This record gives sequence, structure tokens and C-alpha cells, in this order.
Amino acid sequence: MHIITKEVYFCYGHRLMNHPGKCRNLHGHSVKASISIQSDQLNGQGMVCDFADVRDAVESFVDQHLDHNFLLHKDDPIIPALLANNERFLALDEHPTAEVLSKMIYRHLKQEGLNVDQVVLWETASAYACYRED
Ligand SMILES: Nc1nc2c(c(=O)[nH]1)N=C([C@H](O)[C@H](O)COP(=O)(O)OP(=O)(O)OP(=O)(O)O)CN2
Ligand SMILES: [Zn+2]
Repeated sequence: MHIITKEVYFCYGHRLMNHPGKCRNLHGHSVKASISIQSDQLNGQGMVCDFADVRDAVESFVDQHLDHNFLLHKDDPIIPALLANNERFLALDEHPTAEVLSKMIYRHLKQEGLNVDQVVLWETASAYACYRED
């Protein structure tokens, strides 16, 4: 089994509505996502797939939905104020945790046909969430 990993970097604002501590406040992160693709065999170029193809697939999703966006639970009471001020945001059915964001990226890449092994989202220098499916 071969596994390759490509890292992409992006930023977002969010808050965790039900968090008992500081993460209930509006704040932001500059994050790293590590995307691993697996294959039993290599292609005619000796690759699982080109790192650039992984980057392009991740970045098109990230740029459209996550990068420099404000990620909120759909029931967050700040949403009416953002709408009134024409501010960009993304309302999610789940809380915008590293777990949920890594799952979103994973599911999108699977849908695009990439044989994703796992997506790891480093939300801070010391904390990450990993999503994979068996
Ligand atoms: N399981 C999760 N726990 C937390 C998440 C998360 O997405 N999944 N998110 C947060 C906050 O949004 C933020 O990421 C803060 O993380 P934390 O590591 O607690 O923050 P610090 O960098 O301040 O950590 P210190 O090590 O205390 O400096 C919280 N929890
Ligand atoms: Zn946070």
C-alpha cells in the first residue's frame, strides 16, 4: 500500500456555541490540513497521484467554502447580524469543530473520486483532528 500526503494551509473564523470555555467566543485559526491518498499500485508516472492534483482538489473546495470564511452552527444567534451586514459566513448542521471540518474535506474529496485515506486538520500548533472511514 502506498500513501501520499499533501498539506494545505488556510484560515477561518468560527465559534463553538456550546463550548463551556473560551471557544464559545468569536475567534479564528490559521490551520493546516494534511490530506493522505492511498493506492495499492502506482500509475504510469510512478505516483499514487500527483501532489498538485491533490492540492487543486483540496484548494478548490477550501477556497469556495472555508478559507477566510466565518464558520457557524446553523442555530448561532449571530447569523441575523451577519446577514444584515452582508458578511460572508457558512452555516453548518454541526458545530464547526476540527472533527467536522476534517470530515467535510474528506467527504468532498471522496466524492471527487480521490482514494482518500485520511484528512488531518491541525487547528492549532498543538491540536488536530483526524477523519477516516473504513
Ligand atoms: N475536540 C475538539 N476540541 C476543541 C476544538 C475542536 O475543534 N475539537 N476546538 C477548540 C477551539 O476552537 C480551539 O481550537 C482551541 O483549541 P485549544 O487547543 O484548546 O486552544 P489553545 O491553542 O488555546 O490551547 P492551549 O494548549 O490551551 O494553549 C477547543 N477544543
Ligand atoms: Zn477555534
